[in-house]
Amino acid sequence: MDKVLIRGLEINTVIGVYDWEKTIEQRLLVDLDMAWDNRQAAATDDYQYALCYETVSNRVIEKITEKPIELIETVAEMIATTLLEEFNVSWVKVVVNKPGAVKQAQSVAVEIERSQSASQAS
Ligand SMILES: Nc1nc2c(c(=O)[nH]1)N=C([C@H](O)[C@@H](O)CO)CN2
Repeated sequence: MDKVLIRGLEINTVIGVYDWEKTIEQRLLVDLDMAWDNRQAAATDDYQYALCYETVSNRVIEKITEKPIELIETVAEMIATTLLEEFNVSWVKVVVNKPGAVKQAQSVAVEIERSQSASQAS
């Protein structure tokens, strides 16, 4: 399966469950694996057939910084939904790292995979 990947997308936003977290911005690092058939873009060397990683990155940042969020699980789900609905990717893996969350850990993260057929499932 072809994919377009984004690694370490930095999002500074209001994120967290505790009161003190609701008054500051914290850094999230997001990794995205998006299923995309790259053959037509490669064969034609034409941008219109590519899944633009820059457009995706900008939209994800815009979406996640719109309002405060408590859980990184919510961030992951919002990103997956955006990619499935707005960019029509058939499958996506989203990893959301919150590197500052646990002092003793390099990072903590959640990982989800979603696809078009499963996007409406509970
Ligand atoms: N599974 C999760 N556990 C926790 C989260 C979270 O988003 N998902 N968040 C917090 C706090 O906001 C924490 O990051 C403060 O350091 C705790 N556990």
